Amino acid sequence: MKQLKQQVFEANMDLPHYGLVTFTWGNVSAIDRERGLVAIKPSGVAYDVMTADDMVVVDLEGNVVEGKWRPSSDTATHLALYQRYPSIGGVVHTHSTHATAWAQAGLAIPALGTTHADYFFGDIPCTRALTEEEVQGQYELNTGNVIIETLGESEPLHTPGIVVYQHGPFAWGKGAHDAVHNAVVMEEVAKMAWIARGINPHLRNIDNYLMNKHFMRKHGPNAYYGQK
Ligand SMILES: O=C(CO)[C@@H](O)[C@H](O)COP(=O)(O)O
Repeated sequence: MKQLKQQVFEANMDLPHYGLVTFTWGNVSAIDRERGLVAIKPSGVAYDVMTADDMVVVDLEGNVVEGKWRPSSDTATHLALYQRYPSIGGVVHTHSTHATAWAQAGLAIPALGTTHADYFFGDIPCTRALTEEEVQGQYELNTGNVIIETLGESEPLHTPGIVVYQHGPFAWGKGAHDAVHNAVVMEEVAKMAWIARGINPHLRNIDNYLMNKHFMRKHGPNAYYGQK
């Protein structure tokens, strides 16, 4: 697990490096599916004092198997995604400003251009609001469940991100670094969409043929093709 903890540590350090977090906000994890273990950021530890050894290792039920700190408060959300989608190898959550603004507005981040289409097939969806019962209950697990409810049966790596209504963005990928890369792009396209819609409120989404061209150029000819 030493190598995975190092990867997760480096990915967590990319969050402040790319301006996706303030203070101790956000978290990155990655899974070792052979061992059934996940390495995740420790809860409430400042990035500027964090080390690879501070990463916490949990099993798929969330039990700490290695580490001196509490695992991220969002651990149950990460675990729900790993358990539901075998193609996901890394998960990241941030409060990056523009993606969080779309989450607070309760709107999907629209696919308006090729920057978006290179990474996300179609709009980046926004979840419904959690119910009072879901919030008062197992909040982080229910956050994962509402993400899964929104994504449904689609391949999560085709649209590797979502905004949780009134909360913020979650992104994922084949591993921790891929997940953070997608989170950085999500923040960029959230900003672009906000500005573009401000310039032209009547802006339509990118044409499907252009989205497919760019998406398949990155993901290969067998990638999902069709209407979204
Ligand atoms: O979403 C939230 C709080 O709203 C969390 O993601 C915090 O931003 C980080 O919590 P830890 O990972 O440090 O427990």
